[in-house]
Amino acid sequence: HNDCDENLSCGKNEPHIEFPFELVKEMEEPCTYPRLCLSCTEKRQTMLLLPTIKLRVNYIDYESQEIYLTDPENCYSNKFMEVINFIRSYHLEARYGEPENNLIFFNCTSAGLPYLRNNYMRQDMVSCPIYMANSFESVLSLDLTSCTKMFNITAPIAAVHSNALYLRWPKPNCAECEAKGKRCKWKTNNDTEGDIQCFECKRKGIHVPKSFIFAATGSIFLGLVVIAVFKGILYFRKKQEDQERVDKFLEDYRAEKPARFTYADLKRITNGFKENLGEGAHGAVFRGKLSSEIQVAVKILNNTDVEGKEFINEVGIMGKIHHINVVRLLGFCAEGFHRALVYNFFPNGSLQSFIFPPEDKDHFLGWEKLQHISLGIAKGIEYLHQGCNHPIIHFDINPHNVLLDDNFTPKISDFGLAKLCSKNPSVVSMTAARGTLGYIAPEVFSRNFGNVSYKSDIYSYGMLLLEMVGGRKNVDMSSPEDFNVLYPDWIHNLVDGDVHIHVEDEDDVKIAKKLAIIGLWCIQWQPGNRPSIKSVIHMLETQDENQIAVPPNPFHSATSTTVKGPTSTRRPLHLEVIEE
Ligand SMILES: Nc1ncnc2c1ncn2[C@@H]1O[C@H](COP(=O)(O)OP(=O)(O)OP(=O)(O)O)[C@@H](O)[C@H]1O
Repeated sequence: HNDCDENLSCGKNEPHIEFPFELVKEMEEPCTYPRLCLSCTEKRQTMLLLPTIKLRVNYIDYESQEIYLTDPENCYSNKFMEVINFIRSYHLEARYGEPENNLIFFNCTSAGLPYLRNNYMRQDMVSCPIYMANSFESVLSLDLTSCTKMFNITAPIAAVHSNALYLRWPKPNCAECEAKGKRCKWKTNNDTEGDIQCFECKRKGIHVPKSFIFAATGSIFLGLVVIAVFKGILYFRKKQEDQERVDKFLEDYRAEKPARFTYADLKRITNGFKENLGEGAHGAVFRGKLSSEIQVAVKILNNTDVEGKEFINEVGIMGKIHHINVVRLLGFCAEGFHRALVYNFFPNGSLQSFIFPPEDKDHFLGWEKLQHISLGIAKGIEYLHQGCNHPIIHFDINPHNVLLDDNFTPKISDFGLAKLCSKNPSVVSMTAARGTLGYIAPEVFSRNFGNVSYKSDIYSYGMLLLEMVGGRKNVDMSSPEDFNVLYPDWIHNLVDGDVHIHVEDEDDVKIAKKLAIIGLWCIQWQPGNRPSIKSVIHMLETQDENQIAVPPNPFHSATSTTVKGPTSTRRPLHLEVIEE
């Protein structure tokens, strides 16, 4: 042990030892005043060491400064003189008795221990032949008549009839020392004044120099500062890089060039591809945000069989295409096998979700708006066909590929995708089926009907117009083996004045008729009979519906109300390679 041991004791359930007591080895130097020495027995019992006797210490209460002692031999009277000396010299106080008590000692050796008969308290004093009594106790009542009186003494304690001795010690003055966070111990030399020595605990015996503690704390602090600075630099550098990227993007945006994004950028922009806008034949589309103002749609392409370099070239060309009615390509990603296109986001989605019959007043857009949309799409097609450095045939004009901005201005999308994506029929099957059944010009799936040209897009556009006028799907897909091309005859009735659709306003009837007539011209079987996109725009913009000649029935059967489509025997369809 050492003086600083906070849990010092002889064993479990034994009293805790601290100042003013100290633990010593029994055989060491004698313990003299003012030291209060305790030792441990082999059985781990705590003993108080007096010059010639030992008393068992059962309990120490440091609060009330009391120690409870018992005599291991159950015979205090034998050692009473030493106990009295101890109490006197250490200025102790006994719990029982007056400061001065008259005690009488009796020798009961020859009496054959008569007191055992009466007093149960003395039963444990069998081995104790000397009996002490308080002077006020009656010799008769104690049944000491057969004992011989030995002598009287005055003692600071009353006679002890049981084996218990409670003593209180005066508080030694350690307050000043404890206030300094130090400990007290009894002095072993007389170098300084007083009995008590104040000392500092050296815990666990390991001496840690203060300089070392300062150095260690300093290093930890310095380390933390370095880490914080490093993290700060990284954070600001990343912020700066992000800012530079946004600046670069905005520069490209203003210069109308598509920006190049990494896959990680796309992940960040789309917040981990959280909001899926839909799934097309070429891949999934996700909503994203480039800055607080610029919202984007990111199309992750699958089945791209285009090399990275080629992809970038193509996208570069697509990025130069700017027209109010064509979706603008803001950026792209070509990293490893990842290919993606980034467009402006249009909250209204595709035209497909706005096609409703006129009688559905809650959803129908209105004839004015339909005319505005038709004209916009036509202008977009005109730009693709004639306005760019590289004329573009879209091949897949349909309501899914027309997006609507906040003002319902149409934007043609998905141009160039046919070139960037695999033409594997199974991959484009949905588009192919929709296009084949509804929108794809006859010459695109069979050269027997003529050469593929810009007029193929006119056909698709015509079908789109008729679908808008009718407000329903242009093909009844329920019996694909024997599908009916429903519109043309129905539309012919409209053109002939037999208005089946619900049109209230006279002006609206005019718009409906005009759109229907233009639609019918556009879906003429022979590409040569279809108008150019320029004349479509001219008709839409300037001409009255009555000035436009009524087209012949495109399916050249004036009698039949339903015409068997030419593709029913040609499925599954496979798009032929078209020379670009
Ligand atoms: N720029 C965009 N802004 C808002 N929504 C978009 C945008 N681009 C696509 N979408 C939505 O994402 C969905 C999927 O579009 P995508 O163009 O991939 O497929 P599609 O045109 O429906 O089919 P396909 O690829 O066969 O032509 C569509 O429903 C469309 O409404």
